[in-house]
Amino acid sequence: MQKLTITRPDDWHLHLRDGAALKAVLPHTVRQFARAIIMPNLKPPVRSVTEATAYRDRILAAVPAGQRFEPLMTLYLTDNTSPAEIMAAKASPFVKAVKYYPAGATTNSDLGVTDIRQCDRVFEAMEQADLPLLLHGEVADRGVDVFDREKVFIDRHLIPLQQQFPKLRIVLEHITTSDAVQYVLSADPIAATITPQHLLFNRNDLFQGGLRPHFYCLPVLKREQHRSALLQAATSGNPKFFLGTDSAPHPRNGKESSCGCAGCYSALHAMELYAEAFESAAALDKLEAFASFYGPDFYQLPRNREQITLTKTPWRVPDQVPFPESELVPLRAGQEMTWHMA
Ligand SMILES: NC(=O)N[C@@H](CC(=O)O)C(=O)O
Ligand SMILES: [Zn+2]
Ligand SMILES: [Zn+2]
Repeated sequence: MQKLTITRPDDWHLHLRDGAALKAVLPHTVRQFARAIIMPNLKPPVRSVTEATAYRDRILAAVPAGQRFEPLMTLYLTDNTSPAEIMAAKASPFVKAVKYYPAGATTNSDLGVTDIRQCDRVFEAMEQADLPLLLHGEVADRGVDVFDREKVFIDRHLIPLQQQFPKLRIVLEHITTSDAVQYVLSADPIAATITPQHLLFNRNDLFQGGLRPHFYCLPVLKREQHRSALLQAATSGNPKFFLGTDSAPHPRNGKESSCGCAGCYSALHAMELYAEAFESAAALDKLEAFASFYGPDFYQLPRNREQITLTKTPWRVPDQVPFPESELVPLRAGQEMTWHMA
């Protein structure tokens, strides 16, 4: 196949940051995607409907002239989130979900939840309101091996959560293991997003000839058997698995450091990366539903009507793209890609 025309996709997990960083990265997402679920882990985080509405306005103000993009907002769950805020979120036309970060698990998660069992009233309100819960599904427990943190989260927190709130709609974000695939397949109502890096790379890529900070994100890349389980899930045509890039911009000096930040930048070429992954599984025919149908279906939103076209045109990923006071190194910088989005 040389050319692929599909319904314009959406990104169901995206970090846009704020201010000058937002202005630098947003055009990349707008080029490819019609809508995105916007992560709330700003400094300080987006904790209320008022803050989410103001952040949405800043995003819309940064959309390049003449282009269209719809940010779908989320609230950052803390120990102090109230059921009243959940009701306000449900009443808002802009807020589509609530994001749970275990305190200390990832970038800007210090104000995340310290004990999930303290959130019962909020989860009850979300279940009633049918407002989805998005999970960074890792325990932050330093005693748990970093490669096991997703599986331990499922066993320790997710299974009890689903038993207690059986109607709460959940998205297990950026899944990285066959354990997560198995769990999502076995339970309801739960779906999962999958990033391009977890479909294309395994943990060997983190150490290929030296330490490769631009492959470092959380949850960290896993063994090949897990990558191949994710690719199988993404290309299976099961609507429980859909696109979420987790594109997470950090300046070069934040990544190339003695304590490098977690996050891969893929907004520049997300669809090209996914196309390559799907082609490797001989499943390009499954890309459209993964990228453009199952996400809106889960969020109970209409599917997009416009189309995009990808062609087989080799091109080289730039070594870096502009970013305030530094630069941004995209995933696979300097390497050749096979697919190109016009
Ligand atoms: N994925 C990452 O490695 N980083 C994300 C946070 C997150 O999604 O966990 C970020 O905000 O930088
Ligand atoms: Zn995360
Ligand atoms: Zn993320």
